[in-house]
Amino acid sequence: MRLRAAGLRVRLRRTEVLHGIDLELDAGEWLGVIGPNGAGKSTLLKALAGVLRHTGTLEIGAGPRATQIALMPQAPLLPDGMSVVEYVLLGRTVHLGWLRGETRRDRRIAADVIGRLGLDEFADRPVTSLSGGEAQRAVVARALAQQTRVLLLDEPTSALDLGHQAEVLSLVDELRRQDGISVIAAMHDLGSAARHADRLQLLAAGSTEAVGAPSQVLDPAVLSRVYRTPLDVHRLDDELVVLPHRSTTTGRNTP
Ligand SMILES: Nc1ncnc2c1ncn2[C@@H]1O[C@H](COP(=O)(O)OP(=O)(O)OP(=O)(O)O)[C@@H](O)[C@H]1O
Repeated sequence: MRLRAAGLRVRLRRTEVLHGIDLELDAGEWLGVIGPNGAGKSTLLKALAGVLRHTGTLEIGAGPRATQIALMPQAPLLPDGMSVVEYVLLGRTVHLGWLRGETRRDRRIAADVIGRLGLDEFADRPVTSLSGGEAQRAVVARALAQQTRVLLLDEPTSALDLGHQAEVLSLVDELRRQDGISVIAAMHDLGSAARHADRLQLLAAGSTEAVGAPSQVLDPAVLSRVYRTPLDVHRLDDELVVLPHRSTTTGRNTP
């Protein structure tokens, strides 16, 4: 077991927004966190990363949480006047000892993830000058440079075009297979979540509604209830696709 959380509760402005979440993550496992807007996906990831106060228990490896878990936030602040390479090097700061500057190894790791994410040509540009999708890749690069055993991704592909979406998710998948990294990714695209995740955890209004294999969790009745709209689940070439329910009785497409 790489990470285990039990009864996680988070209060924000006196309102409890996570009502006791249990979560388990194996080494090398990809857990997809899904659920409608406001379900608590980002709050859960922030609590796991230690940037939001929570109650409940959390078991992770020994050492400071930042060397165990990297969070790629949904809307990160991009510092003014910092180049892409400097920004990615921020991911290394959790490993730097007191007063130790970055080493050649830190620079090599940063250059490696910059290359793997296709950011070479932007390396010396101010990070604030990047397009939304380029910036998102820089944020992924910073999280990868942290070289933690657990990677938390909050909507990692929301600003990416289809090509880069596939690229970023495959890269994370590759790291998971090569390096045994465990991934928790909050994603709105249910098909994409099902494709990459070993298990899905469906949240609604701060509680877990379902957890299990994608084919179990992506149940049309459960999804329609949680997303408050009629949804169908189709299997297309072994992939699960969730689409709005098309009634066959409306007769709209019949002459
Ligand atoms: N600072 C805050 N103060 C009060 N409530 C908050 C705060 N931040 C978030 N919330 C509330 O907590 C709930 C969970 O929000 P969260 O961002 O975790 O949801 P989410 O599942 O990530 O949603 P989305 O899919 O829209 O990104 C929401 O109802 C939100 O309004």
